[in-house]
Amino acid sequence: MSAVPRAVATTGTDTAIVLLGTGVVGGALLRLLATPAASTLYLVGAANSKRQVANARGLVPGRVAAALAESAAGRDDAGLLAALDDSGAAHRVVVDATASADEAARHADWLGAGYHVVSANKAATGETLAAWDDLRRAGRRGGVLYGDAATVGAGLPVLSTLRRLRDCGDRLLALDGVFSGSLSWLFNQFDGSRPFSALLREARAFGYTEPDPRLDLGGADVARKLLILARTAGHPIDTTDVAIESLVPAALRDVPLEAFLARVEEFDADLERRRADAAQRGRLLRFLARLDEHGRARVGLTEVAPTHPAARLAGTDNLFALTTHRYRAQPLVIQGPGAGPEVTAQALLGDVLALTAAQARAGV
Ligand SMILES: NC(=O)C1=CN([C@@H]2O[C@H](COP(=O)(O)OP(=O)(O)OC[C@H]3O[C@@H](n4cnc5c(N)ncnc54)[C@H](OP(=O)(O)O)[C@@H]3O)[C@@H](O)[C@H]2O)C=CC1
Ligand SMILES: N[C@@H](CC=O)C(=O)O
Repeated sequence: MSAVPRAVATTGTDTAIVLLGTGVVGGALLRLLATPAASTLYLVGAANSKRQVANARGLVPGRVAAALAESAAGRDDAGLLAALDDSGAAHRVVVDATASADEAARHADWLGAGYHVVSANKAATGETLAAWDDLRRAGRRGGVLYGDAATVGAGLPVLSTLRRLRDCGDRLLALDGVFSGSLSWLFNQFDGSRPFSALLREARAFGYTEPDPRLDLGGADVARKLLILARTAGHPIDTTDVAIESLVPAALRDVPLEAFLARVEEFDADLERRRADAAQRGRLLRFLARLDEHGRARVGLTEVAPTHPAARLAGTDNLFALTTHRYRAQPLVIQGPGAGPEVTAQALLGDVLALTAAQARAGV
């Protein structure tokens, strides 16, 4: 792997990053790292599930895929963290663009050891409340920051808005909307002209679904986002507080991913019946999330009227309606694409740049 022409070790003011995951989102981030917007960042390590490359003097983002394909180095996070340490950069950042629960479980350790973490992976902040609390404590202990913009709405300014409202003393009363880009796209297309399974294959090819689409179709991905939003707003709710409707047929829930992908036609009969029944009543199917004023949380498939805001979405649009103490007559609404490589990668880059700027302002 070649080094970039300039060394990081001598500047002391730059930001070194390692990238975990070079798939849909990680691949798009590699493309962004080659643009002028990322000129202050140095990529010193990258990994997929099986291989990694590292060079404390910097890697050329455009050559990472080829270098990984040729690399003999197996996976070992310690080697990547060593490249961050050896870089001499002022800010050391681990970017997690995997969906790995194992990597997510390490976020708190990295924070505690003084590495910033920027994540598209929701398995750290969107699972147990205990893990959420650990992350907060570890960040304080390490004096570092956690970038999570990509975990909800693929970078739409939802978490930042909630934090701003909370800083101003406002209080979230209820939360409603469509929090999944893939499910939004699927139900925006699903009009009976094509089977659900054909649409699902297409959504996967576009890179909208999770690596295992059962996370989307089973409601877990939406539930994670709801938990992240609620906790960010100051509601300490746990996984058991969310009622989840899964769309995955029982027979497909525990089979290996390849077997699942070969049998997605098993979604068709039930979903087509639900769609046709709803259509007879003049209604549409949408996968909605709701946290009400009593802290009750639910995610699931719901029939809505054509005038419902969720019925008027397009593409991968997400919709977040925030009812707060000061926005209670009418909710504050944030809407826009909620999945896709480029917007998500931009959210990761934005977090890395923002944490670097915040540290600089703090004189770190
Ligand atoms: N796609 C989207 O629109 C959005 C995705 N996200 C989140 O981004 C993350 C990545 O999604 P996406 O890019 O679509 O998924 P992909 O399946 O395309 O990519 C996942 C990548 O992670 C790698 N990987 C898996 N385990 C490890 C590991 N232990 N160490 C290093 N790399 C690993 C995979 O390696 P290998 O190639 O070897 O399998 C692959 O390169 C997910 O958490 C998802 O929720 C968030 C917002 C939007
Ligand atoms: N699979 C997710 C991707 C973004 O988080 C979704 O469909 O929203």
